[in-house]
Amino acid sequence: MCRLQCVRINARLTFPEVVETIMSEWKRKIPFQVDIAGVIDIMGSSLYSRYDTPIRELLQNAHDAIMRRRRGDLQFQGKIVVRQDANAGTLSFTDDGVGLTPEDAENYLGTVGLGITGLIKRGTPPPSQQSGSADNGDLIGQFGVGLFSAFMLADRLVVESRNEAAESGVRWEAGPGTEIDLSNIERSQAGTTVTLILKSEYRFLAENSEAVETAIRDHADFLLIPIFLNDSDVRVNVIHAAWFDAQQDPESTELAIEEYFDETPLDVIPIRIENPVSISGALYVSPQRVPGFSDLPTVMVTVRRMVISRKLQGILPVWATFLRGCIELHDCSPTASREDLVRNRAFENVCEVLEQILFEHFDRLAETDPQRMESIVNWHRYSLAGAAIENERLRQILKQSYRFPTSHGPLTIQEILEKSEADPLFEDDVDRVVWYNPDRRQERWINSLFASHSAPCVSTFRSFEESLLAQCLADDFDAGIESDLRLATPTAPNFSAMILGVQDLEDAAPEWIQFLESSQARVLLGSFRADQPVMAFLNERHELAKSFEELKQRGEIPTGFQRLIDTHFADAPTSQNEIILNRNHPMISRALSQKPGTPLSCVVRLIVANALNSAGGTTTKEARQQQQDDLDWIAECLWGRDS
Ligand SMILES: Nc1ncnc2c1ncn2[C@@H]1O[C@H](COP(=O)(O)OP(=O)(O)OP(=O)(O)O)[C@@H](O)[C@H]1O
Repeated sequence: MCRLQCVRINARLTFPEVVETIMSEWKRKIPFQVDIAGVIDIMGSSLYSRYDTPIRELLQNAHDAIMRRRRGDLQFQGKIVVRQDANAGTLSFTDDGVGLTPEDAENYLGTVGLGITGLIKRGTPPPSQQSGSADNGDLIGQFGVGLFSAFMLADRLVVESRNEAAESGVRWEAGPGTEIDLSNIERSQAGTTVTLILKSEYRFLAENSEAVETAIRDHADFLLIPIFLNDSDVRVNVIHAAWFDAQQDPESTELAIEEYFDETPLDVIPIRIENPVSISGALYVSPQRVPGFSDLPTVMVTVRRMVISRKLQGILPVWATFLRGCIELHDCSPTASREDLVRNRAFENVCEVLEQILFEHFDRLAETDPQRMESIVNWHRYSLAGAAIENERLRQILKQSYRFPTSHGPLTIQEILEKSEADPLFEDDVDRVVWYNPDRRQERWINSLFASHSAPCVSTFRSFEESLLAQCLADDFDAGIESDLRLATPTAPNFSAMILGVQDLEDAAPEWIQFLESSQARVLLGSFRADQPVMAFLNERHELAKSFEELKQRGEIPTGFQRLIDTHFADAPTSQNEIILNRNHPMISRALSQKPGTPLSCVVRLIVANALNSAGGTTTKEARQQQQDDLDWIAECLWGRDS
C-alpha cells in the first residue's frame, strides 16, 4: 500500500507540508532488543575459535571462586577436580570455592555481561558477597560471559552450588532456549559443580582424558590452584615456574626453561618490572634458527597466571624472532574471548618496555660476556643482520658483536670501520672507505689483493649484509663522519691505483672491445706492477643474470619465480664483469700493436676467457664456440689446415 494513503491529507496543506507531516510521525526512541537464544547460540558457536576455550573459562570461574574463599581463610588451599563420565556423556568442573547463593545463581549465572567478579573489580560487589570482596588483583573473570562458552560444547548446562554461608544449595539448569530451571538442593560442601551435557561431536571430551589434560595444561598450567583429573591424586598443572619467582635465581630459571620448553637456552633474560607497567617472567635465546625474516616473534603470555596464548604475536620487537619464553602481563586486558590481548595503552607500554629491557640486556651482555654475545649473534646472524637494517639501536649492538669475514680475518663492524680510514693521499672528500666483495667465488683472489693493504675487504655474501654495512656507515654520517662503501672492482674510484697498483686505467679501443665481445666483459687497459697479462673481476649480479637467462632459455624456471627474478634485477643494473689487460706485458703489448683478428689476438681472447673462468665466471654457449674457433685458427696458423 502506498504510504501516502495512510495519511489523512488536509486539502489546505501544501505538498512540502504534507511531506513534513509524514516525516515527523516517525520520530521516536526505541530500545535495543536482545534475542537471548540467538546470543547464547552465537556465544556458544562463534565467539571462541577452539574447543578447549570453554574448559579454560570454567577453570577460571573455579579459580576465582577459590581465590575469593581464600580471602576469608588465608590457610585455605582449595582445589579443582575435572571429571569425565563417558556413560553419561558429561564433563564436570568441581571447585570448593566460595559458591553461590540461590539469589546469586538467579541474578548472575544467566545474565549475559554481568558477573560477581566484574562487580567486585568495579568496586560494587553484590550485597550477598560483601565479605572479602576487595579486588586483590588475582581474579581473572571480568566480562560476565565466560560461562556461556560452555554452550559451544554442551546442549545443556547444570550448575550445582552452595555458598559457604548458605544453609542449602542451588541447582541451575539451562539449555539452548531462553528458560532456566532453578531449584534448591541438598549439598553438604561449599563450592560449585558445573556439568556439561556434551553435544555428540564433543563426546570425546567425556572419554579421552588426554584431550582434557592437554586443554587444562595449555591454559591453566600456572594457576596457583591444583587441578586434578578424574580420580587421580596427581595434579595436572605445574603451578610453579621459577621464572615467576619474585627473586629469580638465574640458574633455576634456566633449568626451568630447559625443562618446560624442551630447549637449551643460549641465554636467559629474567624480567621483573612494575613501572610503568607490570611484566614478570623470562625470555630466552632459542637455539632454534628461524628461517627467513617474515615470521613474527611469538611468546607465551599469561594474565593473572592464565595462559592467554602460547604464541602471542606483536608483543616482542619484530627483530626478536629468536626469543621465546613466558611473561605475565598483569596490567594487560584479555579480549572477551581471552584468545588475545586488547591492543590498548598498557599493551603498547609492554611492547616499549620489553624492547628497552632487551636492548639493555644485550648491551650489558656485550660488555660483561662478549664471547657469549658474539656466539648468540653468530648463531642467529642472518635474522639479526636482516632486522638491524631497519633498526638503528640494534645496529649499535651488532657493531660490537657481528663479525664479517674479511681479507684480514673475521672482524666486527666496529673493527672494520676503524681499519677503513681513508688514505688522504688518494681520498680528499671522504673520511672512510669500506671495500666489499659480494661474490664468494672471488673471495680468495680479492683477499690476496688486499693482503698487503691496511684496509680490509669485507665479504658480504648475503645481499642484506651489504645493506647492513651501508646502514652502519650512514649512521656515522649523522655523526659527521663521511664514508664510502665501495665494491672491490677496478672501475670503483681508486681501486686500481690503491689496491691493484695499476696505473693509467682506460677503456680499450673500440675494435678490441668488439673483438672481445663474447666475454661480455668491460675491457680496460692498465699498467700493472705485476707481470701478469690479464686480471678478471666478476660482477655477481651480471653472473646471476647470465645463469638465469640460460635457465630461462631452457624453460627451467617456473613463471612465479621468473617474476621474482625480474623484479630483483629491475631495481638495479646488472653491470658487467671487468677485464684489465696489462699493456706492459710483452704478449699483450705485441697483440695491441697489431689489429684484432691476428693469431696473437686470438691467444689474448683465450687468455681473457681463461681468466674469467678461473675467477668463477660462467661461460655462455657462444663463448665456448668462440674458444673452439680460436683454438682451431691458432692450430691452423701453426700447422696449416688439415686436408
Ligand atoms: N564456579 C563458580 N563458583 C562461584 N561463582 C561462579 C562460578 N562460575 C561462575 N560463577 C559466577 O557466575 C558469574 C558469571 O560467570 P562468567 O564466567 O559468565 O563470567 P565472569 O567469570 O564473571 O567473567 P568472564 O566472562 O570474564 O569470564 C561469575 O562472575 C561468578 O560470580
